[in-house]
Amino acid sequence: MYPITVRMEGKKVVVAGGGKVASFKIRLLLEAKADVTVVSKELCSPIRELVETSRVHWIQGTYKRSDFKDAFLIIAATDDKDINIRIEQEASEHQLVNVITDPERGNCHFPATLKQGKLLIAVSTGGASPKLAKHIRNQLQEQYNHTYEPYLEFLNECRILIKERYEAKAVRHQLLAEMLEDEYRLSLQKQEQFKERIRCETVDLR
Ligand SMILES: C[C@@]1(CC(=O)O)C2=NC(=C\c3[nH]c(c(CCC(=O)O)c3CC(=O)O)Cc3[nH]c(c(CC(=O)O)c3CCC(=O)O)/C=C3\N/C(=C\2)[C@@H](CCC(=O)O)[C@]3(C)CC(=O)O)/[C@H]1CCC(=O)O
Ligand SMILES: NC(=O)c1ccc[n+]([C@@H]2O[C@H](COP(=O)([O-])OP(=O)(O)OC[C@H]3O[C@@H](n4cnc5c(N)ncnc54)[C@H](O)[C@@H]3O)[C@@H](O)[C@H]2O)c1
Repeated sequence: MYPITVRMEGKKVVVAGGGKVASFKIRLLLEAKADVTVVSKELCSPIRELVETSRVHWIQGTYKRSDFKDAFLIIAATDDKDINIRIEQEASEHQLVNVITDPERGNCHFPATLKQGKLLIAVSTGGASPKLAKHIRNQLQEQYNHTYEPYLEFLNECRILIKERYEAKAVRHQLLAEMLEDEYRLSLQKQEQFKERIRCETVDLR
């Protein structure tokens, strides 16, 4: 397994099964602005609500091969292992396929994630213990708390300015490293002073 982050905006995701696990994954996919379709005879109430408010498309019935034709990502999320394996086998080799009933199947897993603005931490155990992945994520949540969302905005803004204004690698690295000191995360005033400094310092063109 190799970790990547994927831009899901507008990407077609087809989920087979409308139960609890499907519901959890769909919620995160909608946050990532994916275009989600569920194929299932019945839906659990959170998914039903998403269908009723037009946030998710619903193909009512048991899955058909043609339902997955144009999907970028397929999630085989029924409670029937054999059906999930068939979905995997019928997918093209160019599609991403997640099989919720067997870690050895499919070509991708969902990690346990923690998001604070632009900061994303993902924990994976390769199917050995999803519960441990969740536990480690919960532990990290205490350290990487809400203060990181505005802090990442500050780091992003300054990094863009530094890339524009400072040519010398050593100076760039020194400034990029300085911003990581905790006092900047914890003080808006320090952040403003730092921004002012990098805006006003003589541009280094060496
Ligand atoms: C991380 C997380 C993300 C997510 O689901 O998006 C996720 N599982 C989570 C929770 C969780 N899942 C299960 C339990 C009950 C305890 C237990 O069984 O251990 C709990 C804990 C709980 O709910 O508290 C049961 C379970 N899970 C899988 C099977 C099939 C099997 O192992 O055979 C069974 C057995 C079913 C049965 O016995 O019938 C399979 C997979 N689950 C994965 C991901 C992938 C591997 C990720 C990895 O190891 O890193 C993989 C391979 C496929 C996939 O789904 O991608 C999410 C945390 C959510 C969060 O963020 O809060
Ligand atoms: N990956 C994970 O994180 C994870 C976590 C817990 C459990 N599981 C496994 O996932 C399975 C599903 O869990 P759940 O809680 O979502 O079950 P669930 O019973 O809530 O949902 C199953 C859904 O699959 C649908 N379905 C069944 N056959 C279908 C078909 N042929 N075509 C389309 N839809 C079909 C059902 O209508 C239902 O909506 C469990 O049996 C368990 O083995 C995985």
